[in-house]
Amino acid sequence: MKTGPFNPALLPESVFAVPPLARDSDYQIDADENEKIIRYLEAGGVRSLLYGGNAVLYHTSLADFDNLLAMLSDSAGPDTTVVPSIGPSYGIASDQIGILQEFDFGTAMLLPSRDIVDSAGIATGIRMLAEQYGKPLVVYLKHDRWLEPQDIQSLEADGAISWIKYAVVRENPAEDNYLREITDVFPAERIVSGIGEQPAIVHLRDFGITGFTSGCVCVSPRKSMDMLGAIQSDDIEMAESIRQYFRPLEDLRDGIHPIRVLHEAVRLAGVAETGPIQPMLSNVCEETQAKIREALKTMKLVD
Ligand SMILES: N[C@@H](CC=O)C(=O)O
Repeated sequence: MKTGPFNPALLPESVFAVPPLARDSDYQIDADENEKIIRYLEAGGVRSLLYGGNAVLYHTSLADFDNLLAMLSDSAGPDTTVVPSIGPSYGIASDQIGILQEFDFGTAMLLPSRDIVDSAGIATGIRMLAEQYGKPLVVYLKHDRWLEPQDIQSLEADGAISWIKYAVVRENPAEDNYLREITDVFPAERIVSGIGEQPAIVHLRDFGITGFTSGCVCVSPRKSMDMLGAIQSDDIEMAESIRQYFRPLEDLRDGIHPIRVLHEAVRLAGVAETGPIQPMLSNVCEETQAKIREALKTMKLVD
């Protein structure tokens, strides 16, 4: 794993993969299977990994968190940046920082929670957690106006933000006043589009933000990396054709459940045995498995 302070200059260099977390039949983190996912991503050119929502870290125990950090530190290649996630509750995040300090990750992302929070309170939480960690944190904006632009501005002035994962879903991603206001107060070079391939062209081209995170990259890393390169070189026709390539799987994720479908898709694509998913989620049923297999067939990932 790449260690030392997180370098934002790396953000445009790789799609930020957001992988599922493989577990064995006893629900323990399966180091061998997770390593297969990491090797597969690295073989496709990916050099940035973000363990968060798709790994269901919302519900992880502190013991699991420790095991996860050890597994990631051991498994990721020397040029691969890994960002683990903490939270979503303030108290859990604070306890997790105690564990994080035993490892050499450059930053960590605070998972968002919509309940029992307000913008000024979230800002205080991020500021205090970053201070406790001694490093700026990744801010995950998943809900509209979760953190007001003036709070983002003041956190940036305090050096509390490493980068922003912007993941507010819009019917039309081109119409997004919140994102526009954020780019007015925070450097676009440190805002990453956080909803996969589908809105990435609009986010990068029209809002000038940098790179994108993706779950689908875990089944087809080379294609996703090619899409990033195509957007960066302004080959929008190529980027659009790759965006369409990912649609069969992404449409299933949107229609059923993004995390559960990805967890199964990585298994069905033959990347790794992902095993049982972390409770409070459940593995998909056989009917959904058949639909995922069909999508992977359309994407030429299985016969
Ligand atoms: N939510 C997106 C990007 C990751 O955060 C996905 O899973 O594709």
